[in-house]
Amino acid sequence: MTELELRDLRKTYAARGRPAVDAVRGIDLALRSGELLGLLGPSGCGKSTTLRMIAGLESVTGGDILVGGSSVIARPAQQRNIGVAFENYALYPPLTVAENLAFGLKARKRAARGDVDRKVREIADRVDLTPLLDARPTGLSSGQKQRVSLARALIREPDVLLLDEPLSHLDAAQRDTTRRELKRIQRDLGHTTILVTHDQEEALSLADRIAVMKDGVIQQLGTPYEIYDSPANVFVADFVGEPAINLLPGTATDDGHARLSDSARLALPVPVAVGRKVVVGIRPEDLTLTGEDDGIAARVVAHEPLLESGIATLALDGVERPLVVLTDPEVRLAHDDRVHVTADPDLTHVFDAETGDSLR
Ligand SMILES: Nc1ncnc2c1ncn2[C@@H]1O[C@H](COP(=O)(O)OP(=O)(O)OP(=O)(O)O)[C@@H](O)[C@H]1O
Repeated sequence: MTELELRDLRKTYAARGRPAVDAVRGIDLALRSGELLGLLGPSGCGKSTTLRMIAGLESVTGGDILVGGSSVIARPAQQRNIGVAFENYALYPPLTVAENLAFGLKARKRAARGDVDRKVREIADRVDLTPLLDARPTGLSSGQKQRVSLARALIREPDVLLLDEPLSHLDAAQRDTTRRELKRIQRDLGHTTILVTHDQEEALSLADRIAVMKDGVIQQLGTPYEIYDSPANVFVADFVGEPAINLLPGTATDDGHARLSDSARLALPVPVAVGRKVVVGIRPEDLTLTGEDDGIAARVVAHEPLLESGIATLALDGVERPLVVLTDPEVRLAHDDRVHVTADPDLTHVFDAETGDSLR
C-alpha cells in the first residue's frame, strides 16, 4: 500500500476586507503504509482544512503532500486517488445504496457495467451492506449511512483513506459497533488512513498514532498510550482523558514538592527549581482515597456513585480548583465528609505554569 507524507503544510485563508486566518501553520506528518492516524483537536484547530487539502478540495498555501513518495499537490481531486468518507455522508437520496456506490466509481472513470456491478457487490459484502443494496439512504440508520459513505470511499480502491468524524452522528450503541467494524475493515483492507475527529475516545480507540492539534499546529504526535501517559503540555493533558485530568497551580518547594496552598502539597515526579511556578497534573484514576491521616486533607463536595467506579469531587483546604477522584465501586461518600487523598509521584505530571510544557 501507500505512505502519506505532509511536509510543512500550510493554509492561510485570505479574503478581501477580512483579516487573514492562518488555519494550518506548518504540519509535518509521515504515515506508514496501512497506518491509521487520528488527527484530534477542538473545533477550529484546522483538522478539516488539513483533510480538505489532502483530498484536493482546498488549495495549499505552502508545503507539500506526498502519496507513495510523489507530490500530489498539482493534481486536482479526481486524480489523487484519495477516498473521503464525509461526516454528513454526502449520499444522493434519490439513488439506491447500490447506485450511490456505483456513482463513486463511474464519476471517476468510464467503467464497464459488469465491472461496476461486481465491484459494488464486493464492497457491499466487505462492509455488510448486501441486504441494503436496493434501499434508499433516507430509510437507513445513521450507522448504515456511515457504512455506505465508507463503502463509496473504498470502492475506488484509494491509495489513502480520509475519515471525517466517522462516528459523530451515531448513538452510543451504534458507535461501539461501527467503531469495531471500522477498525476491522481498515485492518483487512490495509488502507493508509487519516481519521479527523474532535472526540478523544474515537481517536484513542481507533488510531495507531494520534496527532493532537491546536491553532493549526500539532502539539504532540504519539501512540494513544504515549499521548495519555506522557502529555507534552497542559493542552494535550487537558484535552485527552475523561473525566479530565486535574490541573492544579502550585510553586516548587525545596523538598521536591509543589505547594498548592498552606496545607496542600504534592510530591513532584522530577526535580524542579525552587520557587518555579508549575501546574501539577493528576488523572482522577491516579488518586487514592485513604481515609487515614496520610495524604492531603479534603472535603467531599459531591460523589456520583456509578456502576464501575464513582466520581468524587473534593475541595482541598485553601485550593480554589476542585479535585476529581475516581473511586472504587463500593465506596460511599456523603457531602461534607472529611477524607484524605494521596497521589503516586510516578503518575503525577508537572508543567511549567507559563509555557504549559511538560517538565518531565
Ligand atoms: N473558507 C474559509 N474561510 C476563512 N476561514 C476559514 C475557512 N474555513 C475554515 N476557516 C477558519 O480556519 C480555521 C480552521 O478551521 P477548520 O474547519 O479547519 O477547523 P476544524 O478543526 O476542522 O474545526 P471543525 O471541527 O469545527 O470543522 C478556523 O479558524 C476557521 O474559522
